[in-house]
Amino acid sequence: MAMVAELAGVTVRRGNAVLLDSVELVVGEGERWVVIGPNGAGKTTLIQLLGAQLYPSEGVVGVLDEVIGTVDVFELRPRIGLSSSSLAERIPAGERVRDVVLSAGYAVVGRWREDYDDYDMERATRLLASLRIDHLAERTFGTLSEGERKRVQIARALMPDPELMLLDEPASGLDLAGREALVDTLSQLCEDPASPATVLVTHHIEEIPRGITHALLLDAGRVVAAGPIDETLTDANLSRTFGLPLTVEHRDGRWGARSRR
Ligand SMILES: Nc1ncnc2c1ncn2[C@@H]1O[C@H](COP(=O)(O)OP(=O)(O)OP(=O)(O)O)[C@@H](O)[C@H]1O
Repeated sequence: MAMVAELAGVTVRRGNAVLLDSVELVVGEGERWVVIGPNGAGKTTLIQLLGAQLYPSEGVVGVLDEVIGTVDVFELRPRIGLSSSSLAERIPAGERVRDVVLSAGYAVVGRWREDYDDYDMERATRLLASLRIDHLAERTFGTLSEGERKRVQIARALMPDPELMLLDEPASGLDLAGREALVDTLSQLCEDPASPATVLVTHHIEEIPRGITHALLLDAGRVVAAGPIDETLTDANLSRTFGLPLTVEHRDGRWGARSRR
């Protein structure tokens, strides 16, 4: 199977802090990974490495047949779809939703002087429709609800027809109905064989969409367990990851966990 991303012996340090410690990961074509771990585990740092936004202190990060550090990241980034709160914070409040999505083709935030052709326009319209937000195309980003913003970010991540999609906590901050609606949408994406390889980060296993094939459990920068989700998301592994006894449930394609105390 072709490799989409690989981390080999990757450590990230900031001062005395070790954000990621000797991490190994191989994401193959067609795989959909979820990265789970408590606050501060290093999940966002991992996504930043895969998104060519950060260099490792040690080890090798390979993404789409390129090695980070030896490649022009401005050529690589448009091949990667990224949705994260730090990217969303950089979107100007006055930017029209259609332009938020269109500008992803250039991996820039904020429309400036790029030329968009009919194909780009049609693709943006199609993506907004598939995420059920086509009625918001002319609204400004700053006027949207949290759930609507999350959908715009996913449409933006898909715009460049990426070979790798990275979703950092796509359902955070949503109410129950908003979360369930978004998990349904993400499930459709993950179950679609035409979708790119995906790495999705969450704290909550209830937010894992159907169609996720693999899981990486992280704690304090270290990999607790990684592999096919059915073998990896076990009571023992999740309990080690979060440091308390947990029982994992898997029903109708969705996951849940509760404390055994
Ligand atoms: N520049 C820095 N200097 C020191 N520590 C840092 C720096 N940046 C991040 N950290 C620490 O690295 C750890 C990992 O951060 P990261 O954002 O990757 O975790 P996370 O798993 O995404 O957390 P959360 O679930 O809370 O978003 C955290 O403890 C954070 O405080």
